[in-house]
Amino acid sequence: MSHVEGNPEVDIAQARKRLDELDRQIVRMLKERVSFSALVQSARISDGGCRTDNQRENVVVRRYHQRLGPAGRDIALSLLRLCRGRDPVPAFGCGASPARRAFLGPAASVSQRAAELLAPRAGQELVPLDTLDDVVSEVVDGRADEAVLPLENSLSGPVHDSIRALVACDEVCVTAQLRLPVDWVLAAAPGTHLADVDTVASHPHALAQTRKWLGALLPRTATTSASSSSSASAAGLLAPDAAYEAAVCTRRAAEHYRLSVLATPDTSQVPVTRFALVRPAAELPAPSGDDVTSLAVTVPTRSLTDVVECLARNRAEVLGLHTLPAGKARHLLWLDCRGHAADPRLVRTWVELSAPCDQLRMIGTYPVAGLSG
Ligand SMILES: C=C(O[C@@H]1C=C(C(=O)O)C=C[C@H]1O)C(=O)O
Repeated sequence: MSHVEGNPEVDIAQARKRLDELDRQIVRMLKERVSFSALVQSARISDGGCRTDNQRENVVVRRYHQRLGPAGRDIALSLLRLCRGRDPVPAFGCGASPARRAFLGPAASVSQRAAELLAPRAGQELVPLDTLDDVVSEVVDGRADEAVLPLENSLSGPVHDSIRALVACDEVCVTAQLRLPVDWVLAAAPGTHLADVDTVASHPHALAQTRKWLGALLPRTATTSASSSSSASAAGLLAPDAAYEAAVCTRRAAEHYRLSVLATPDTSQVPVTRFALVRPAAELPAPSGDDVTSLAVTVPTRSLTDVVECLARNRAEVLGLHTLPAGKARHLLWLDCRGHAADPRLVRTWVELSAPCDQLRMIGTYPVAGLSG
């Protein structure tokens, strides 16, 4: 029996709709609180202090207790626990837990090269996975202690799947970057000639980076993004029912899968892919002296100007910016700003960005220089 007068079913349904919306807002605010709390904690740790501050925690607990009573106290204690970060990651590399670094496979992929170059620790196993979501989940679920993800390419732009996977998941952060030139070739099963090629397969980014060259080389040939990565397309050439005769893959993949190289692009415009090393978000790395911080925000289209003004007002040095669609009249912005996440200027920018933006996430803070392949 409902106690609501009038049309009880409609009223209850509407109230529940509002409750669901409020829950979404609370979770959104909690996530933002986790990010800001992490900032203060990491600033204190890099100053030689400790993660927690009991006096300050008492202020927070008292505030909730005064307004909400004993349940408020419990909420504040849970909140502080949430903001202290996830439980310590198991000690990878010791005892039964092997140190593992996940990347987008299969073997001989561009990501494998990146995973090898981003200084793996001695004994760390490199683990090829099928999708970028799988690569991130491997760290979130504690099966790997690190992951390597392509973020953007100098010719084909941002890798949306990586960016969305990182934005969706609070449990990981970027701690290092690598810029890797990619040496594409056109490969085919031994015995195949250029004239036999009707369809070329690869990852959409590889096809975009080589489109002009392929268009000039094989003007009447179709392309297909048949698989999750360029090296998966290369491996697929050996299947008896392959729906394409050639693939764009790295020279290493062609050698690994014993394919013939039919052609190589000229080297005047070598594409360079920027990779991120991802770890559990337990702790921000200490400042290196010249860092970049990646932020992701969602913003209504009408407030984009406010974001630009906020960045200019705070003299934020924007090193990179990508916009991705985020639903009707909304954008997801990925911003790379010079400075460590705990730099006062960056903290101020970030606080002010919370006016025009409604979801803020600090994706990582890491040295600008990075490594290069
Ligand atoms: C964020 C801080 O660091 C820790 C986290 C707190 C919080 O999430 O509110 C409060 C006190 C500290 O234990 C801080 O000192 O303000």
